[in-house]
Amino acid sequence: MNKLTVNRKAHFNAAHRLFRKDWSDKKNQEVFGKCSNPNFHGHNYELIVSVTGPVDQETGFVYDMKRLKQLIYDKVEQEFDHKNLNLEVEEFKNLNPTAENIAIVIWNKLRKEITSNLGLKITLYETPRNFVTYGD
Ligand SMILES: Nc1nc2c(c(=O)[nH]1)N=C([C@H](O)[C@H](O)COP(=O)(O)OP(=O)(O)OP(=O)(O)O)CN2
Ligand SMILES: [Zn+2]
Repeated sequence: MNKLTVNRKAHFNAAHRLFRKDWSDKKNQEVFGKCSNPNFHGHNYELIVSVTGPVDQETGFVYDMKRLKQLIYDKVEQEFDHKNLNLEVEEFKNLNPTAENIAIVIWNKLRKEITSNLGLKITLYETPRNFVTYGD
C-alpha cells in the first residue's frame, strides 16, 4: 500500500552555547566561534515532525494530528521552550546542543511514543536558512 506523510509544525525559543567541556576556551572559540559565547545566545527554532505510514481505511488517518500536536507539546515544547539548553535540559548537560544533536534528541523522545510501523522524521530550523533533517 502507498504511504503518506503527515506533518506538524511547532516552534520553541531556546538559548544555547556550542562548546565542549574537555576543550580549552581557545579551541572552543576556534571551532565554534561566536556560537561559543560563554554568555550564551538564542534561536527561534522551527520544528517539523513528519510521520509516514499507510492511511487507515476506517479513520482516514496516518496519525491523529491532534495527538501529534499534544505529543510535541508534552515532549518538546514543555521541555525546551524558553530554556537554556546547556543548563536546564538534562540531555544537553553533557551533549553539545548543535542543531544536529537537538534533532536527534527530539527524534529519540518521539520515537518512543510512535509505533515502529510508522516512519518518523525531524526537520529542525535553527535559523530561517540553517536546518537539519533526521529520521527513518
Ligand atoms: N553543523 C552545524 N553548524 C553550526 C551550528 C549547528 O548547530 N550545526 N550552529 C551554529 C550556531 O549555533 C548558529 O546556528 C549560527 O547562527 P548564525 O551565525 O546566526 O547563522 P547565520 O549567520 O547563518 O544566520 P542566518 O540567519 O541563517 O543567515 C553555527 N554552525
Ligand atoms: Zn546557536
